[in-house]
Amino acid sequence: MRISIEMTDSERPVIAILGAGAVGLSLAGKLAGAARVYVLCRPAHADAIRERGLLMAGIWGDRTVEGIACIAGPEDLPPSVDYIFITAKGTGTAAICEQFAGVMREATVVSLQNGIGNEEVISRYAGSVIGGTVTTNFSVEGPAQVRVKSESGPMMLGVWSGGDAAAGLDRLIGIVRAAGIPVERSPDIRAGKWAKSLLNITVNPLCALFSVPVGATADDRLRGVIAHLVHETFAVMAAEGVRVPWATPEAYLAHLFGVQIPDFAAVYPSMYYDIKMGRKTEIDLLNGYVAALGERHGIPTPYNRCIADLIRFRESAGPAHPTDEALS
Ligand SMILES: NC(=O)C1=CN([C@@H]2O[C@H](COP(=O)(O)OP(=O)(O)OC[C@H]3O[C@@H](n4cnc5c(N)ncnc54)[C@H](OP(=O)(O)O)[C@@H]3O)[C@@H](O)[C@H]2O)C=CC1
Ligand SMILES: CC(C)(CO)C(=O)C(=O)O
Repeated sequence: MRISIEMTDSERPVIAILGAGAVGLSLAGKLAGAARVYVLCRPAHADAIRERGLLMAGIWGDRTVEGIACIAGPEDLPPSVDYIFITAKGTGTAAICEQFAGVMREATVVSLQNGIGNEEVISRYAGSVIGGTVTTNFSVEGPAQVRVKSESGPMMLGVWSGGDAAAGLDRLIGIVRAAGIPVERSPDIRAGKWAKSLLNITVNPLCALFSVPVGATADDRLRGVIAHLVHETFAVMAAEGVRVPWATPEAYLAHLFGVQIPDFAAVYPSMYYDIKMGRKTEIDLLNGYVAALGERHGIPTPYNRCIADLIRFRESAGPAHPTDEALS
């Protein structure tokens, strides 16, 4: 299917997506059906989009999307932007906010990033902030080529901060839904970010360390480790006053092993790709964040601290060895 977007339609909302990787490009491909989309792209993706459009495959539809505008900085944006999505890794949030500070002051900024702490950074720059989570697996297959492989729930969006966020949220949910993305309003997005993080705290580092897909983490030898990670995180969440939808660690573990791990069994999480490519991971916003908060509250978090240290060591070893068959 080939989709052409009419870019002169001035009625369409204007959306900027900052960070064109697995999530950002997939989001751009869908939102282009309901909005004028500008994407902050590295040159390889920008060149391919200009040459032949964005190639999308998988559960969000197989299509070539034309009409996405690639930008290199805030100077390439139109004078008025309705929403800014940040889809860079959490390691790049502060730098993107600095780069786009002038535009963000007047805008409603949405984070779809994993981990804890991004919205806190963004709210220092943005007029209004909407927090978000996306429990879907995306990967980059080549220049401007993405695949959406599996999903375990709708996108969740909720008011984070700023006077205009509530009104902006209702409109944004309408736009995202019109684009064909499953989305719900979160009544408590702070808790929502923690709820999503439970999945990333458990499966992401193990898959990254051992170069295995998500399904492998259900192995009996890893279940005990995962249970400790979850128990520690629940203790820290309780100290922070965060209430996730599962009342106990056991209730979440039943959901993790009964629903989420089966839903993502065959795919690799984002941290696996970070290690594979030799990029810094988001461990400091996940297990590292839990360990740091545990220390502040006097709660022991040895499993989260250990996993964070292992990932930091793995990061320092550089990209995966080229002869590693699982990564080739
Ligand atoms: N992949 C997935 O399945 C999911 C990911 N997430 C979360 O979504 C967020 C994005 O993840 P994902 O899409 O996988 O990450 P990617 O690394 O695939 O994409 C991020 C992109 O942003 C680019 N970028 C960062 N800073 C800049 C900048 N200043 N200027 C231009 N480009 C920039 C990066 O380029 P470069 O690498 O060259 O810096 C990269 O291409 C993360 O928080 C992740 O945890 C959430 C759910 C699922
Ligand atoms: C939901 C999941 C595991 C999807 O890949 C994810 O959030 C990630 O990869 O970081």
